[in-house]
Amino acid sequence: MPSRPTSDANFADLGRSIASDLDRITQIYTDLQRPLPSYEIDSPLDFPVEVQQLRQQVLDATLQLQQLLLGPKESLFLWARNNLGTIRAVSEFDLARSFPVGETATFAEIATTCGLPEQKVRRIIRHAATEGIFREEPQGVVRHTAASRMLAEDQVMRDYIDVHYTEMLPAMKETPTALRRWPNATDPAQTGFSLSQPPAHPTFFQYLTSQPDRARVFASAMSTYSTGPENDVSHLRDGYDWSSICDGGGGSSSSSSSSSSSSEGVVVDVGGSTGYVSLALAQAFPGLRFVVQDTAPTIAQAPVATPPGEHSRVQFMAHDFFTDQPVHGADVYLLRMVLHDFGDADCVRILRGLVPALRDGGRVVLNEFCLPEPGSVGLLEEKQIRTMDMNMLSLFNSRERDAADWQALFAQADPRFRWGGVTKPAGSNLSVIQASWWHHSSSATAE
Ligand SMILES: C[S@@+](CC[C@H](N)C(=O)[O-])C[C@H]1O[C@@H](n2cnc3c(N)ncnc32)[C@H](O)[C@@H]1O
Repeated sequence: MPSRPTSDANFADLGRSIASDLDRITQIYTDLQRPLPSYEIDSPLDFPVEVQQLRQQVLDATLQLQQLLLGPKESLFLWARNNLGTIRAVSEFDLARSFPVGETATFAEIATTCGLPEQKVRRIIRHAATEGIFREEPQGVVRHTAASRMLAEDQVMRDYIDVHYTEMLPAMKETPTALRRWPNATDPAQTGFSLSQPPAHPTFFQYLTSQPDRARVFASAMSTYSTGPENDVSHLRDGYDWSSICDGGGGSSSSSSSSSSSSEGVVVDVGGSTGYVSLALAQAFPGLRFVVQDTAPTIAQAPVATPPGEHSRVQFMAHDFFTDQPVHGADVYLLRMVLHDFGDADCVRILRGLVPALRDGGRVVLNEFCLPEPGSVGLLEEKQIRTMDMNMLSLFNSRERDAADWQALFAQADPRFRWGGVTKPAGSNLSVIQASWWHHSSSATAE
């Protein structure tokens, strides 16, 4: 079980549990003949699934140990202290790509490449190195680490940092002002984000629609939520019975506006961004076909090539989900991390937009956070979910929801929805939330 801060948490217990879990992790790496994580540029970027639970326990315990050892004053300093200028400067001046991975550079060489004075480059890089981004060895010679290599080679990670600084942080900074001005607001135009942007873009999605370059960066940043260990799309792949809708398992799968083969299950990925979730699911389930829907600017960023294989079973369609769903009779309407961006009234509108397209037994599957009871999950997991909840407040005036909230949304949208419950795949931060729709409520019992 994940450990949590308790009033009797003490150094000795935390230290013992960390040491014993680390021994077990090391043994697993040895058995798998995999190198242990390090700062080196060839350090593995992911973690074997076998260590996930133990890793989570150690992270929780070290977080508690750090809080206890810092004490309240330094913990608060650490929360408030500003390291952000440094990572932003590394990103803005593209320092990670200022010299090749595997080679070294002097501060003067980096300064020439990035156009900043040497003395400022030195200060930025030496501060970044305290977070494991770059290493100076020997003095005056800069080398890459696993983290600086990732910044150099991973465009998605650079986009994630870009969104963080360009949209999310300014929105978070203005959130207290928005709360003071509109304390009871649920309107997405009365947020920290609205105050942080020119008045032409009162809501986040209006802003993205009018700025295709930012829509691209946001879609790319969102794709990190399909690759991190806790949000990996594999949890959705393995955590829902997709085979039940392959090869006719889900009943009729005809679609009024798409060319479905009758034996293929059809999944409509509503608000599916550039389709990375559908592409991953298509790869795993050859018997499924996907229609990815999103706003026109986002769909314009989707992969254009349609090579054989999974791509040929993934179709893209611009569709505003506040209007009636054009693909009728699909087996599953999937909404992954979509409804948490919207307040209850808008969620109800989005779910009602599906109803005219739903056939008897048609399913709506959400892949969303489901708020835990405080203290019922690991500290790090709870921190991540509640951080996301605060992001939802500052960007959209929306919120993360618990199981009862999700159930209530379906009931409010249409009484013919039958609640299918919430499951949380092991190791996943996101839950699978299900409902089916039945024209006559009596048929629902026959499902
Ligand atoms: C938080 S992202 C989730 C993306 C994707 N489902 C995922 O799991 O990463 C929400 C998506 O909803 C899309 N969206 C917002 N408003 C929309 C609308 N009115 N109609 C269709 N899509 C919309 C956004 O463009 C964005 O791609």
